[in-house]
Amino acid sequence: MPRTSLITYGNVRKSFPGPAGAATAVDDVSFEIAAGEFLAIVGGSGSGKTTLLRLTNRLIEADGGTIRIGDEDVAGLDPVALRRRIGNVFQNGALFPHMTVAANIGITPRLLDTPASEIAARVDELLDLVQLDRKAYRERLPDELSGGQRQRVGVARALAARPEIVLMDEPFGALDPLTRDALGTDYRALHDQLALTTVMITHDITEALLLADRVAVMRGGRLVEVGTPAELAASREPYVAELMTTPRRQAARLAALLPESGAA
Ligand SMILES: Nc1ncnc2c1ncn2[C@@H]1O[C@H](COP(=O)(O)OP(=O)(O)OP(=O)(O)O)[C@@H](O)[C@H]1O
Repeated sequence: MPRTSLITYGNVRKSFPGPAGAATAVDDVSFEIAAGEFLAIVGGSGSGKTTLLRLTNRLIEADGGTIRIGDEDVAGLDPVALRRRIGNVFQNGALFPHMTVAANIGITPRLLDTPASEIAARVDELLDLVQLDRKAYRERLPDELSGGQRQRVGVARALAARPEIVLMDEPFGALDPLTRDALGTDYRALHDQLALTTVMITHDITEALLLADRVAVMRGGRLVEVGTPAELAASREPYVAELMTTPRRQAARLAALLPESGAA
């Protein structure tokens, strides 16, 4: 890969205590994410996707291995420094319900002691970026927004401190298909425009293939494969081949159902 690596996972391991002893959630995972890359993580429920993200921003600590951002080990970074470098987008926006849109978006700059006038200007800039009308939305509360609008605010909040990395955990999972598609496409454009490095968990392999530069496939805590959509399509790994069955079948059926433009 020509680009430099920004996030490097080296033999990362994490177990949680369980009723039958320690259960391994992330099992010896090693791979690199390049600066500017959009990486999707897919895998079944309980395959370790969220645990890997939470290890990356140090919401939890690894039992073994290293995670580096640039040439720094995250274990040696303080949480404030990490918060500057990494923005997080959660399912349903995870907005604070009693706080306005502006207060939600400004929360990280406020924690970083940014002056109030600067925060207000930044909030407006971010509302423009995620295509929400400043005047109409700044003072609304989260329950006065649609799911898609809430998620746009969630993206704006994640970008508020100008992070270089954005971690997204099923960001568009709870949205209807049209809104989901629009938000995914808009976010991908933002990723490119701001030269972000994005790691997005999704259960939807089709979404992963359409949005990401590369897709990491996890199963039982292990990284089964990581590659471009074309590389995954050519994979002989049985689980990856199985995952690719649905998008392949859908693509074939759609191609048969929809006449090519101009052919009708
Ligand atoms: N705090 C915790 N305490 C105990 N076990 C945990 C904890 N967090 C995760 N686990 C376990 O670790 C494993 C991996 O969980 P994780 O949430 O990373 O999976 P996931 O792939 O993100 O799943 P999903 O797609 O359902 O969100 C699961 O078996 C889960 O039960």
